[in-house]
Amino acid sequence: MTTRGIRRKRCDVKIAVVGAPGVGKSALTVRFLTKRYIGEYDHNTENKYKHESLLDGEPVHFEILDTCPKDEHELPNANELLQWADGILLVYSITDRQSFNYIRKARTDLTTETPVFLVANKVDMVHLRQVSTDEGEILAKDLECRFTEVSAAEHVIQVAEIFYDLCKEILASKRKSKQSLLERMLGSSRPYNRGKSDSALQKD
Ligand SMILES: Nc1nc2c(ncn2[C@@H]2O[C@H](COP(=O)(O)OP(=O)(O)OP(=O)(O)O)[C@@H](O)[C@H]2O)c(=O)[nH]1
Repeated sequence: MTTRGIRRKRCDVKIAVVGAPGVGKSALTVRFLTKRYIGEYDHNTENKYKHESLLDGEPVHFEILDTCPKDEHELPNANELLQWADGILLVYSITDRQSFNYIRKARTDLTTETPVFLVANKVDMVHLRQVSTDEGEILAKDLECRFTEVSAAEHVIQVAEIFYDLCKEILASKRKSKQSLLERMLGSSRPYNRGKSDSALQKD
């Protein structure tokens, strides 16, 4: 049987982009959405974008929340964020030690089952580096998440891959929770079949 003519169900994926001011959250988001790099963005508003894409031939509807802390002391509201987001992109800049510390502080509240991807941006400015690759890798290990260094200014494919990889992880995690819910429901319906062995149930 072929799948031609069968309409595939669209997957919805919500991603929140989190990080200190000026690390390139908007630049990364806009790079993914438009493949373009625009030097300056509105720093005063939180933006939510909607985007349709195909991932391994499957239609995906992205909602991306580009968060906007007013300064490096304003940490994200973890409860609100985790209620809304299916996955979180944690961004710091390799040229800004404070932005790395911001992620270390923010992650305490964001440690959950929610898939996370740690991104070190502005790798094109390696001459101004304040955070080493090793430090990023250690933090990612601690967070049990994927990690990459990237430049929103120079990389197109690598930036898209970050969003797609996080999306894949989100979809896998959603399938896993659906599966365990199903198993729990089937498990709880077992008493109604009392008296029949498993093999007898399979034959029915
Ligand atoms: N060299 C370089 N500059 C970048 C890169 N990404 C962003 N920038 C610049 O860094 C500045 C801040 O980028 P934004 O994308 O506005 O950062 P943001 O995290 O959204 O900032 P807020 O909205 O204030 O939270 C801008 O001047 C960008 O042009 C990058 O990869 N390389």
